[in-house]
Amino acid sequence: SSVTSVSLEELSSALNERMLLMPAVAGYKAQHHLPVEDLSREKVVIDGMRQNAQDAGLASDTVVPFVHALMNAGKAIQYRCLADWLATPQARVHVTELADTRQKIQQTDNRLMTAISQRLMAGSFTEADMAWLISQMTAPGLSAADKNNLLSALSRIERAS
Ligand SMILES: C=C(O[C@@H]1C=C(C(=O)O)C=C[C@H]1O)C(=O)O
Repeated sequence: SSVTSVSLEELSSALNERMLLMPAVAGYKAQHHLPVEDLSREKVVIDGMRQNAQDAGLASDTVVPFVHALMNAGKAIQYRCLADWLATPQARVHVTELADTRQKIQQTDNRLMTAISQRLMAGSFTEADMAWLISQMTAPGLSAADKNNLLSALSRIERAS
């Protein structure tokens, strides 16, 4: 149905937009000599996502592996950016405030939970959905394994009963 394809497109754009925000986060951290991994921020993201999931009618426990996969992919992109900037420091991006970028990340996370819940109202993800989603994950710096981990965690998300 059109609801299905609209929510799948929304899921895919929110996912890509989230990944495209990672170079700005990495650029800020490089400039301020901060590590990529920020566990206190990860706790905030997980708690926020659980709340978003619950508000969207999802079983919040089932989104946690997906959130970890999102953050792993986000960190992987950042490490790849940092590695690239060793050879071409002039290519380093962004003087964007971290708080502003994180606010944008939070908005994509909210959209993700809503779109996933909408899509699951029509039933589970199909093989065709998964193949389409993989083909649409075009943000630079994602490996095939990152994409597979994201989709396998996505397929474990359930609506609240
Ligand atoms: C994106 C960031 O970098 C890492 C990835 C996170 C994420 O994907 O949400 C959260 C915390 C960090 O470990 C960040 O610090 O905001």
